[in-house]
Amino acid sequence: MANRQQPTSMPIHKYGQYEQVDIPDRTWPNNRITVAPRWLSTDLRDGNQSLIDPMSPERKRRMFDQLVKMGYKEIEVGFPASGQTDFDFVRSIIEEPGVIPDDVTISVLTQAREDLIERTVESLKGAKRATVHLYNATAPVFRRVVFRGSKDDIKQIAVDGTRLVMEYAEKLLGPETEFGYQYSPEIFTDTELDFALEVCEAVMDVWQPGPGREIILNLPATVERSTPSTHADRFEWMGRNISRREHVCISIHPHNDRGTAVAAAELALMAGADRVEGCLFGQGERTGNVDLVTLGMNLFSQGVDPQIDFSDIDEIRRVWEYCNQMEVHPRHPYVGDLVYTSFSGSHQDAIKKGFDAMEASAKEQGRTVDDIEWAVPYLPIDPKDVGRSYEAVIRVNSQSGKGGIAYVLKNDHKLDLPRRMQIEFSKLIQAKTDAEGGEVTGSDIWAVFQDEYLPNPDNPWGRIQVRNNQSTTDKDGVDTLTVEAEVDGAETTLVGTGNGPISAFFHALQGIGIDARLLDYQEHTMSEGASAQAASYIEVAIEDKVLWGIGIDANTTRASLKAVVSAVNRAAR
Ligand SMILES: CC(=O)SCCNC(=O)CCNC(=O)[C@H](O)C(C)(C)COP(=O)(O)OP(=O)(O)OC[C@H]1O[C@@H](n2cnc3c(N)ncnc32)[C@H](O)[C@@H]1OP(=O)(O)O
Ligand SMILES: CC(C)C(=O)C(=O)O
Ligand SMILES: [Mg+2]
Repeated sequence: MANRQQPTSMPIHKYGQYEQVDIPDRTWPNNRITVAPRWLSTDLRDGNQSLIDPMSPERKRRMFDQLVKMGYKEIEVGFPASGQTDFDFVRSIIEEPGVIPDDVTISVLTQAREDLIERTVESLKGAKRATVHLYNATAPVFRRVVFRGSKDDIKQIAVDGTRLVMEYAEKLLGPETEFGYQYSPEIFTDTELDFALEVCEAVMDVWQPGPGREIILNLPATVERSTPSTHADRFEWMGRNISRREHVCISIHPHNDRGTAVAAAELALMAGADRVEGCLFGQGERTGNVDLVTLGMNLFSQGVDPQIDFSDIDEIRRVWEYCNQMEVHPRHPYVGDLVYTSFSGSHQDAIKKGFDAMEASAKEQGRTVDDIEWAVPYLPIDPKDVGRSYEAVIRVNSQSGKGGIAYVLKNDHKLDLPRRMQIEFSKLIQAKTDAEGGEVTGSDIWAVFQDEYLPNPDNPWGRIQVRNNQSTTDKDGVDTLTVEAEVDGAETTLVGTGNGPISAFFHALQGIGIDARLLDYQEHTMSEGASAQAASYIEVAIEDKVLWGIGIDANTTRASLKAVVSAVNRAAR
């Protein structure tokens, strides 16, 4: 097959290929994620440090409370040595009783500098569960450009930093604090694997992880540069080679520079990582941290409990938007305004059929739709599970088809139009979208439908308006129908006979010169109970026209007579 793409003049010579990992016997591709990992939200640190206007204490607190409410048990609450605001925030949540639940660990980040470490540890006084997170860059370009030191110098920064954290924790924190430690070799994904391992081992030699004394080794993709598969290879390699594995929590911290942070996180979990650090809706430096909502919801959509509550996703979004002073993109997975919406006809058709099939299948199994496996085309999850309604699932514009329009009528008005009537009505809506462009709302569709098929009390039109009717059946089963109606503006009594009320009505209409023939008839109830309404749909041939009418009434005979009138009036419109 020919590829007609042409070379560009883009400066590709400036970029090299990312180094692969030599691990031909990799096992991660065969693994599945069957349980949720440990999560850490770094919204209040990595997220916050990337904002044009970092969160005020009040906004930080709103975000903290939201994260707790959602179920996060590890929350990085700031960089207390960065300034008074972050320091005071950490103090405030520790000092105010009941703000940090007993099972939530807060963590704080620091560089490996003594003054910063002291201040950082000091901020944690009195906390029940607290972790200091220390980082230093280990990647070659940082060694050369930022620290201007050898590998040993850089390893020494990590070792000294770890020792200082331990010393200050010993000095400043009381026994009430369950103290933990986390170390990150910055841009792990750009650091030579054997050197990253060497630094982590040196840090562990100081911390001495063992039973009841874990260490978190957080291996960040500070800047995402590789494919998710190479990211996973690096994690499989670290998992195989790290010592004291059972006491090490291997954590991932993907950023999204290539737009593949979610995939990178998932493959790293398959490769054995235990814990994920990220931010809600992918907040964070540059293109952001990995999106914890997408990751959690991806698990949910596979039948794995994320152990985080996303059931009111719009509330989570509102709090997030308030705290970050940013908006979530309308296409953002699981939460954007448009992500459960289809405009295009074939999608709408499949969705409508999917909902109908779900209902039928639930009925067949004697269960409710909520208890059977979700299988609606184009909807990876049931929008209801995150607190969305079905209203936005189908929206109509010039790209839409009959299925979508029929869905709106069924969903909003309980009218289940027969297929050929759907085709007829969709042409009316298409004419409107072609003429006016843009979206046609549910109420626009209903207005067109009412005007076309149902007597519109605000703007009545048509030759016939039925007032009331009576019918009798003789011993041979022949129905005689009497209808009081307004015909062409005059009160008229129509009488006809037939083998049922509809054929009797057709007979009566012949008396005023209307020759109509029944082609199809369908009806359904619109609700349950004594006051239930029925909808009747009638397809008739009148002269050279074939068209549909609809009647809605609590009495099915009246509903069908109204449907005939609807069609007859339309024929003369
Ligand atoms: C990938 C990440 O997201 S890392 C997290 C980054 N987050 C932040 O930086 C937010 C909070 N930081 C801050 O507010 C400030 O950086 C502060 C207050 C902590 C420190 O500010 P300053 O003292 O002015 O220093 P600055 O940030 O410019 O630090 C640069 C110095 O620290 C050194 N340094 C940087 N990172 C580290 C580290 N992890 N460990 C040890 N030293 C480090 C640099 O080499 C440089 O040293 P030099 O001055 O001798 O050249
Ligand atoms: C501090 C570290 C973990 C970080 O945020 C990063 O490397 O992206
Ligand atoms: Mg980061």
